[in-house]
Amino acid sequence: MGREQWQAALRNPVGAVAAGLLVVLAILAVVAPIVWGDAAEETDPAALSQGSTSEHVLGTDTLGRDILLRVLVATRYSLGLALLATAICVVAGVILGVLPAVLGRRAGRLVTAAVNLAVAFPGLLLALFFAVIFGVGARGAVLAIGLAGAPSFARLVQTNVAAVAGRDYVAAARVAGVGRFRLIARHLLPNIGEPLVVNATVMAGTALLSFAGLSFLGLGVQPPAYDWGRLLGEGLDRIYINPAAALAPGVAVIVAGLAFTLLGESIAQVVGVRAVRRRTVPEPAPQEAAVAEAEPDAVLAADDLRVAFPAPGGGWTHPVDGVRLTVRRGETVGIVGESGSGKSLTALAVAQLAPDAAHVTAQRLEVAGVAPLGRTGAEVRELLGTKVAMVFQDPMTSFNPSMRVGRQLAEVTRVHERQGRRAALARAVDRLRTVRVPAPERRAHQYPHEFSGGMRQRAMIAMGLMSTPELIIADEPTTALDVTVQRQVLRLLKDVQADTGAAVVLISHDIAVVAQLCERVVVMYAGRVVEEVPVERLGQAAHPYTRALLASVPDLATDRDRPLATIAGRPPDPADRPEGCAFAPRCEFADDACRVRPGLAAVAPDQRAACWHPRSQPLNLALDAVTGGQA
Ligand SMILES: Nc1ncnc2c1ncn2[C@@H]1O[C@H](COP(=O)(O)OP(=O)(O)OP(=O)(O)O)[C@@H](O)[C@H]1O
Repeated sequence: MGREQWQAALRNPVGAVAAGLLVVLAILAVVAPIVWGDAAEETDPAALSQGSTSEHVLGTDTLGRDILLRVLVATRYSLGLALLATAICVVAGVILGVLPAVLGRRAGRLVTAAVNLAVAFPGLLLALFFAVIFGVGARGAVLAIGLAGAPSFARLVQTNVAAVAGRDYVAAARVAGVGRFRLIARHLLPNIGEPLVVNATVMAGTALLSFAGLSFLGLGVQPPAYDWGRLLGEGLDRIYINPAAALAPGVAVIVAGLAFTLLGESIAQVVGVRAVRRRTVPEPAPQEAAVAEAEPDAVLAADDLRVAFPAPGGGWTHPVDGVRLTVRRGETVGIVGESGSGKSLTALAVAQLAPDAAHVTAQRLEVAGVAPLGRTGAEVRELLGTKVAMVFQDPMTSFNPSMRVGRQLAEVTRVHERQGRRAALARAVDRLRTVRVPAPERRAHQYPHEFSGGMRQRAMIAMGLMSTPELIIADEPTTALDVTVQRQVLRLLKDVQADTGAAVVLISHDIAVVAQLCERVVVMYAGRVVEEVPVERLGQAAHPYTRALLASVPDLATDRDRPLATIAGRPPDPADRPEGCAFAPRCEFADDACRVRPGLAAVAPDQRAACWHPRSQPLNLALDAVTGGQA
């Protein structure tokens, strides 16, 4: 939580009153035992079990001790024990909550199931259960209350970790080879801190009430020590003689419990408001029967790459369905296709970042000389961490918002090259300079939200350059940017590619963008590659789908009074693809032959298309209009 949010929470009248009360209680907890500690222990045989008098405002107990002083002195013990129990609850909850992210899938599920089971038990029942196990006394009660609250806290952590784990910056850290524990400590926990702070505050109030309950039942603090719960129990025996003896500790418990809970609620409101504000700103047949020979200079070689997900009604769907893709060293390849054609999943599968539920298979997958399939996550991170760099679509979510940009960049070399903090930061500044971020020294110390969109995207590219990547995968890197910044970023990618010799895979739904940067275009439709074509041969595209994509790009000569060309129909759902050619239902040339699925076949040197009726007539296409005259 930032300073602004604390200030906003305290501006709220309820939050201000709660915070004021907590300050008073904290002062009492420190001062009361020092000032009145001895006086509260003094017995007065002449004033046993008295009601209110001028000497003893709230009366005395059975040994003649002043009740008001005892209630004031008990503040330290009551609050201390409640906070200790809260700390145990938070620590145990966080550990249980992040375990599923640290352990493998099966062990993680077991922990989740155990936590869910424990959450189903009422908290007080669990506390009593633990109190019996740990024994009667303050220590047992602290452990009992702390552990009884842990399951619900763990569930909160699990839910929040799961939400954050899907963000691009976590994927970026994973692809950079950041280990699980560092990932949790640096990227996951800091970003779920807000709900945890709110719940810990509310939990402190609950712990205070539970503690008073256990002490009242005789299971908590034992004599001669005393807390509010114990005083309440003693006072209740004489409630008809001196009601104040029971009411005073009762009021203290309620006031302190309310103060914690209301402060937590006020913080929750402020956090909620900010969250709203943030949102308003802006087994099929193989494609190729035989595995082709790997090209010796290939930095990426995928054959029959498939990504499957369990289908809702049983079975599997294959959004990526037998992709064959080769990218040579230093080459720039564009992957295009409509939304849902499987471009991003192909890239994620290559970088070993496919979602957990995905099942990735391939007859061959080699990335920078490494065959990642079948290896453990740690091995893949070790082997590929510095060789593959990812640039994601949304530069806002590609960075961890709670870490300075320079530190995030530096993390790559600190993890992989065991570089010292200073040297890593110096390299981060150097890379920011390389990608033309102005004033890189100052910028390195800023947070991602202080960067503009284009600058964030350049910083993302700089992150990829912290080591020497052999393959840079850029997934829609310019979609969220305006046209001018888009050009700058594309030009930068091109320069970086020329300087480092890295191969670049650029994913886009916009064939014009791909044509600006790439040497070769791979066109995907319904999870498969339907055409591979050098960019200078786009005018001789053979597949009707590629030709339709090209025809839908407007140029300066496009008649503005006529509707823009579109491709009729919709791509098929991965769970319901037609037999044979998936494009046939939208294709004007389809006939009976298209009931059988075509494989990729050469139509010209370096050009292959998966079509029974490849077109040979040159398109009436001013390539400059498509390429924008090359960036
Ligand atoms: N986690 C998932 N679970 C189930 N199906 C998924 C999952 N992620 C993606 N898919 C399926 O994979 C298909 C292809 O997704 P992918 O993100 O690769 O498409 P894309 O071509 O990159 O499109 P876009 O340009 O919209 O990102 C989606 O239409 C969806 O049906």
